[in-house]
Amino acid sequence: MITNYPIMLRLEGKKVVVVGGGKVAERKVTGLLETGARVMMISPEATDELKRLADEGKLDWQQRLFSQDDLKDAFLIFVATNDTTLNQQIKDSAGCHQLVTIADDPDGSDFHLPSYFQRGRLSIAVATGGASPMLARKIREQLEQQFDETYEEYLDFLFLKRQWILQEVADATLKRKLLTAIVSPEFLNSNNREVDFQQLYEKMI
Ligand SMILES: C[C@@]1(CC(=O)O)c2cc3[nH]c(cc4nc(cc5[nH]c(cc(n2)[C@H]1CCC(=O)O)[C@@](C)(CC(=O)O)[C@@H]5CCC(=O)O)C(CC(=O)O)=C4CCC(=O)O)c(CCC(=O)O)c3CC(=O)O
Ligand SMILES: NC(=O)C1=CN([C@@H]2O[C@H](COP(=O)(O)OP(=O)(O)OC[C@H]3O[C@@H](n4cnc5c(N)ncnc54)[C@H](O)[C@@H]3O)[C@@H](O)[C@H]2O)C=CC1
Repeated sequence: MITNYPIMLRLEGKKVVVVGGGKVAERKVTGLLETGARVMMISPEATDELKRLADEGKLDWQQRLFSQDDLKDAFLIFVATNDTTLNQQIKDSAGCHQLVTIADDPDGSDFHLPSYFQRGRLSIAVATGGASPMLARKIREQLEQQFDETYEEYLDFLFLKRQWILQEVADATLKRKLLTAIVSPEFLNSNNREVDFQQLYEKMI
């Protein structure tokens, strides 16, 4: 079986086009806005939430039918109209270097979206390859319970300590031991990670 390739994209400042203004478009636009992408949505109609985002200036809503020129300079293209034939035509008119996803044709898309959540620097995504978006959502909800808000601060701690260790600890074995030790329930649940780390470090050197 040929597999998909997971990737974390940086979209800040990039042009992303969403065609359609229904529930599906709303879900995609909401996620996209958090990335800092320049989101242009083309649709004669829009949900209340999408209208609000456009009114607030967060979303460039072109209130009209799709036209070929809309795809110019788009890095990603989300096709989410309720017209299956049109959806395919839009896909066909995109350049071969443009990544297109079609809401009603997983197999004809260049990519699809996983169910996803973030705890600071930790990102967790679940995909079922179109087998069951509902299952992806269910698993995501379970993981949200398991990886609760504690992880947000914990990831910041891990990030800073890892930088410090890489810079300050020359000995490869000690480096490895420290990096291993901070990834543990003790540090996750600690009330004072800095103090605990200092003690651990002094014991190890
Ligand atoms: C292929 C893919 C393309 C893409 O959109 O990227 C796709 C396609 C389709 N979804 C459909 C239906 C539903 N989609 C959801 C929900 C989500 N769908 C998402 C992704 C994907 N959906 C991609 C595959 C992801 C994967 O498999 O891993 C999520 C994970 C991410 C997101 O959209 O942001 C988000 C959950 C976010 C979250 O809550 O975490 C729900 C449930 C709900 O709304 O609660 C339902 C109704 C229940 C059901 O049908 O299961 C239909 C049928 C339409 C019809 O009835 O005609 C199609 C079309 C088809 O399959 O042909
Ligand atoms: N990928 C996913 O997660 C899901 C995909 N779907 C599929 O996604 C598609 C969209 O679903 P919904 O948002 O619920 O539909 P919807 O009917 O709520 O919205 C469709 C939107 O397309 C716009 N539109 C129609 N013709 C257009 C044109 N020529 N140019 C620009 N915009 C145009 C309409 O104004 C409307 O805003 C459907 O094909 C549906 O089968 C449905 C549920 C989930």
